[in-house]
Amino acid sequence: MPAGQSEKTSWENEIFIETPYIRNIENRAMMYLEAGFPVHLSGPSGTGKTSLALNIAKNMGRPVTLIHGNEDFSTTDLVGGNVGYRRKKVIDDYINYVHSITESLQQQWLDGRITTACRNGHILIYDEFTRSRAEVNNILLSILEEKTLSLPSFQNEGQDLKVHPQFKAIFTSNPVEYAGIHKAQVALSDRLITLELDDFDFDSEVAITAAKSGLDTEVAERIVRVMRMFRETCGYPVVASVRTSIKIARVMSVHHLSPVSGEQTFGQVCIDILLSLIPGVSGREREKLVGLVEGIVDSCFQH
Ligand SMILES: Nc1ncnc2c1ncn2[C@@H]1O[C@H](COP(=O)(O)OP(=O)(O)OP(=O)(O)O)[C@@H](O)[C@H]1O
Repeated sequence: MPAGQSEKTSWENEIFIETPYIRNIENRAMMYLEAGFPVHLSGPSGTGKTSLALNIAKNMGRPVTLIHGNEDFSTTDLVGGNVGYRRKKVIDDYINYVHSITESLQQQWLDGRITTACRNGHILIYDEFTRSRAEVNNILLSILEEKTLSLPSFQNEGQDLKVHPQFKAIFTSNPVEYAGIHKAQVALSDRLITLELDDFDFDSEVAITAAKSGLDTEVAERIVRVMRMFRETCGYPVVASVRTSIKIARVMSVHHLSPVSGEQTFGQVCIDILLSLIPGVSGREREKLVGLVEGIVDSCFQH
């Protein structure tokens, strides 16, 4: 790698599609971040929250610290902690007939990811932050309001760490009805500007599906129609998002499947991927859903 050029992380090379719908949310988020407020992108799975957060950070040109919320996180995981002791040995031979050795043990501190971000002015992306327990996330309150982070006294001699002026934070979260999601504490929500994301509009979904699979826009459009019709008519509260359309499109693209009605493998791929959204369905009910998908595929791929 040439000197001075840093290696890009995989997400920096990801294609990011900007349609009027996406640009609108992105511009609002950047407006709030630039004014010094943390932004919270909230919405169902697959509505593009993480991709958007990463792209905003890329646009802002600052290093990124990415954390994925986790039930098992402790404050130490986020802030840092003591990772053991360092032995320090001082040998004093200054006067040749006096040989003195002083040994001491010093606690060794390792910054957690939030501390690193605060210290160095990174953009913190705390993805799915409500998967972490509320008491763990309490550490964020003083960071966001007073711009200070309290570290254990042996690390900073009793002083709070002043948050770097370029530090910014973007949070994402799924609806509280999802398994493993905690309700965000009011004090934290109160410090964030929340933008509610819903399913993409049709044009954005088609553009993303085409870009992520390499298929033509026309084929991507049909796949998105299949996914949407299934979502609307299956009778189950499925979380069918652009992620579902991308899966179908990628399988088609990789295996050069023909997007025409009666193409059996393609029909089977749609059945497998769409019915995966409703686990545990069997017997008659499953047959009914298989028939539904076949009908939808036929109607969307007639030509
Ligand atoms: N603007 C975009 N450009 C290109 N791809 C996108 C864009 N937005 C979303 N995607 C793709 O759509 C899929 C879902 O997006 P993403 O993971 O960002 O959603 P999410 O809302 O964070 O989902 P979850 O809540 O499940 O984590 C991913 O494959 C992502 O790469």
